[in-house]
Amino acid sequence: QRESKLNLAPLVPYNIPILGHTLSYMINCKNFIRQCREDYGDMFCLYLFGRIVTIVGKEHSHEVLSKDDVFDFTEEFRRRVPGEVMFANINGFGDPVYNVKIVKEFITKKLNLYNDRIQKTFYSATQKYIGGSDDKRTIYNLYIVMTKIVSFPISNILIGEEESIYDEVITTFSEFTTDISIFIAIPPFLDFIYPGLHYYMNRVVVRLGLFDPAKKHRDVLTRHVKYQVDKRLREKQIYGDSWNRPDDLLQNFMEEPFFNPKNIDYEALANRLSIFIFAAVHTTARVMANAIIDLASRPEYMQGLYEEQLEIRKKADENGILPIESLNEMIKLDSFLRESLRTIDDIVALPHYVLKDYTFSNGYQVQKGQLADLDLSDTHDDEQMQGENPESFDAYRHIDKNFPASKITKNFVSFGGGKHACPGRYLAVNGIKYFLHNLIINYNFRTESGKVEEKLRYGPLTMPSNNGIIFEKSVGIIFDGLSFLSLCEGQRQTRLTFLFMSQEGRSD
Ligand code: HEM
Repeated sequence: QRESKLNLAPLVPYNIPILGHTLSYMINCKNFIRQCREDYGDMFCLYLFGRIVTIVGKEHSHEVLSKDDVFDFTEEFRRRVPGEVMFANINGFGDPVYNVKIVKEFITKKLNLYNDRIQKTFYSATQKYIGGSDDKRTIYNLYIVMTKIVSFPISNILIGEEESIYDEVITTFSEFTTDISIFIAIPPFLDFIYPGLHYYMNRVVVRLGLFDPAKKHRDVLTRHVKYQVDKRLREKQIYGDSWNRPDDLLQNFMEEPFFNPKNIDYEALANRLSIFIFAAVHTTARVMANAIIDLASRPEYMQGLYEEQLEIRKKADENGILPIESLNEMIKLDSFLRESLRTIDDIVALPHYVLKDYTFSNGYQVQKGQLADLDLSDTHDDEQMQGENPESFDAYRHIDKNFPASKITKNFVSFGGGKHACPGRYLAVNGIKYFLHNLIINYNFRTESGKVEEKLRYGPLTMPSNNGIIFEKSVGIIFDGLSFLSLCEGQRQTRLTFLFMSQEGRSD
């Protein structure tokens, strides 16, 4: 009744009762949304999975992103994923304001400090999963491999240098998000029977112990967190002021007011780390895989990028580490990455829960409890916003525009926008640029099909193609690679010796 009094955006007519627009949205999203936009303009309502959803286009997306007292992205996410049941001892996914503070204070501000660790870990993971010598390797599910590779630097920064060398830790980091995302991946079909039933069932299965995809990862993390926390407390006591404080998120947590050394909840600490694994791994791995496939599909950009990276390589120190400032000189690569992010081809994304009734500047209204979803394609495929041929991939589109890949602008919403724009984007962009830098210098890569590989579409969202990408070690660079390789090997030996010495009696 209240809905009828509100001036909602026009509801697109539908023919199928109950299902509404759900089938068109899931099967033919791109054309369907484009047609709705042509017919109804920047804002319209769809009936999806038993619920009215307001689809908001480019003219008003910034209202959704900036008015966080009305539109809440994390609230919608929390409703879909039963975090408060899986991570009960930290109240679900924690306080969103605190989470952002953690990323800004303990990660983004310390990127300088983490600079060499990010490069070394990306490099050794690339050697491991893409190839170390002159072998040729065809990788079919690049996204999965990227989740492994990115888990090296991310686990290093989150749980620390010592624990991040364990295979089971890397497996947990790389698989955690995919396993939990089952709650998002399965569309809320139950809501056709009764609105809210999907939400309820997701919680019941976890509460009854029938299904908890976080459990095995929680166990692994808790074990490693416990070992590390106890070791650090012990060593701090022994060495006092001369104790070499490790720098990572776990250590930062151990210095937060909630940490009580006399009553340590190891599992809660592991759960706190999980929140950031969830935010960081899948997102970054997807972008890495897309960037590789975009480049492998368009060999015409390879030479220009290669020459730029080779020039930058000269700035590396004797250990093969680039100064953080060199990232600013990767101008072509940065533009390429921004273009890869822009063309990711998610049509509708970033669903925001409506916290209270609101009237948009165009006069249309949304009601508390509804959903506002962003039509990203309206922004990313718009000629006025993107320049000529917005639907085609132009790697150097962003050069000279002074908008680096991490910069949020009205025409670029890959990292969201407003107050809640992704706080981890600097880590992600820096890491991906270092990763691509090494890849471009050390490998020739191309699509197995010899064609442009299109993304896989799942309703409104995409994932990188599963088709083969061929990697071959490139000649001439091996020398550079070897010096870096010997560095990494040296590091590994040192760490293994250290671990051997310090972990006597450790059962795992
Ligand atoms: C290329 C990789 C990444 C992409 C594409 C990405 C994208 C996004 C997007 C679209 C949002 C929602 C923004 C909004 O509501 O306006 C977001 C939020 C967030 N991201 Fe990222 N992200 C990436 C990497 C990371 C990393 C590496 C971290 C952590 C180290 C991280 C931590 C977060 C957090 C904590 C939020 C919640 C912000 C808030 O609620 O205020 N992200 N991210």
